[in-house]
Amino acid sequence: MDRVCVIGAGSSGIAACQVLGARGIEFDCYETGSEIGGNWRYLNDNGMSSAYRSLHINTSRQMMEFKSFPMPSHLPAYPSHFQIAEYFDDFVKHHGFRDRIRFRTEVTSVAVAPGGYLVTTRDRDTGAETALTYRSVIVANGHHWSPRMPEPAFPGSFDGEEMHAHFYKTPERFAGKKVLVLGIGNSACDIAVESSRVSARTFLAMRRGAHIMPKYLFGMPTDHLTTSPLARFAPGWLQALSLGLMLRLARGKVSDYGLPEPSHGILGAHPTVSDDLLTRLGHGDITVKPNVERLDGSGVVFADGSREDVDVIVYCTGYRVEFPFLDPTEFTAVSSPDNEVSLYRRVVDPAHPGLYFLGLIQPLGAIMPLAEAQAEWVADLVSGRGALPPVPEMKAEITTYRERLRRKYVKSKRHTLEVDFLGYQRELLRERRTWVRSDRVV
Ligand SMILES: NC(=O)C1=CN([C@@H]2O[C@H](COP(=O)(O)OP(=O)(O)OC[C@H]3O[C@@H](n4cnc5c(N)ncnc54)[C@H](OP(=O)(O)O)[C@@H]3O)[C@@H](O)[C@H]2O)C=CC1
Repeated sequence: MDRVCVIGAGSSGIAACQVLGARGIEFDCYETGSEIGGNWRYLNDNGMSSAYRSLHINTSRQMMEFKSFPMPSHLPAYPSHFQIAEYFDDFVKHHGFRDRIRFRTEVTSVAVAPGGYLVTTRDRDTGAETALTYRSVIVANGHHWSPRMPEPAFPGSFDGEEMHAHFYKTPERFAGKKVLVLGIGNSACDIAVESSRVSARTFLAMRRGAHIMPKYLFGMPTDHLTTSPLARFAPGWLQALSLGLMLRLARGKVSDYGLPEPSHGILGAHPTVSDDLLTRLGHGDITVKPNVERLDGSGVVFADGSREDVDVIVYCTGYRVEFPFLDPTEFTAVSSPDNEVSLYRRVVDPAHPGLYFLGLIQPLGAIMPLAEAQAEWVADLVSGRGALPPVPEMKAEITTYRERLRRKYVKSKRHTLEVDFLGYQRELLRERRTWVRSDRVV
């Protein structure tokens, strides 16, 4: 069987390596940095980690662990990035494939070539370039590393410091300053909370409200409730209703804390998870504002006409889906500036079979076990156990998925990759079973 190329040794890349290795499929994995872990490697020298010093995952340990190597039970319910990176190191050690990862090797181009894809790499230390053809390429370079600034940019000019959340590491730089944090996603909440402990003032501005999920509900990690056997098979509307009721009982309305009430349903947006935000709001240490209307020299004017002096603006405005090694005119399925991707089962571009995108999804839960499930699906295809349906069928599936997204989620560039954590795993498994039944096993 042909050797497979894996791009990236973050959580999805190592999931791919493990599955390929277990199936006896040879592979080369290229990683720009000196270590595995991707986003979860704090200060990763590949320059692509958005982790800050205090980052803890916001899904529980049981939700994020790889099936093939459960997280040790001595770890807390919500491990830190240090613990997660160590777990990934142990995962690779346990499965014994570290020697097949080429560290400090950047993939600079993947181009269509006879027999597959020509993958060009550059050794970061020597600058030496190598080009090899692979029939199958697994792209696992992550989608939370290329900062997206407000689009269009706010009018006016600002005299202070502007930064994107990607570059935020620790709060000391905010000491004694007036800080404006923009957005109401997970980065914004964590950074506003940290800033509020040291800054002179912290403003949190947003263009819409959000349902803030606590990490714990009734003494257990919230996602243990949302993936409980009862929730597993309940229809979406019942899940939303029961979660909404539980939140209302446990902590009231978000407007009780000064946040705008969201106009969308509780499962209509990627979840913002924070236990600390509501307390900091209750302490009066964070001031809530509507969106920025314009920058105004030493300050900012907000949509309600109010103006505040500000020293630093932190744009927690999300990330671009980007593949610097793919020519956007050839690989149009993943080159939309609005993060729209057109992939069969969120993995395959119908125009480029043999090229697989892993972890290019956003679940209400963690990516790792889903990347593992995707890797099994891909390994079936690579080994000939499975086969892709005809192109029109793949395109129809993509259209159906995008229509479902449009119906379910608030229109936003952050909701183009959403998948249902349990439903998506079932979907992949179902298709793998049909492959076995239809006797495609070789
Ligand atoms: N502890 C953890 O595990 C953490 C996980 N993460 C994850 O990382 C990913 C990225 O999160 P995050 O960095 O928060 O980014 P997100 O894309 O999730 O959120 C971006 C936020 O910025 C807002 N926004 C975007 N453009 C504008 C604009 N022009 N004006 C005003 N507001 C704007 C969005 O609003 P709108 O909804 O209207 O588009 C949204 O509130 C997510 O998957 C998140 O869950 C992040 C931090 C911590």
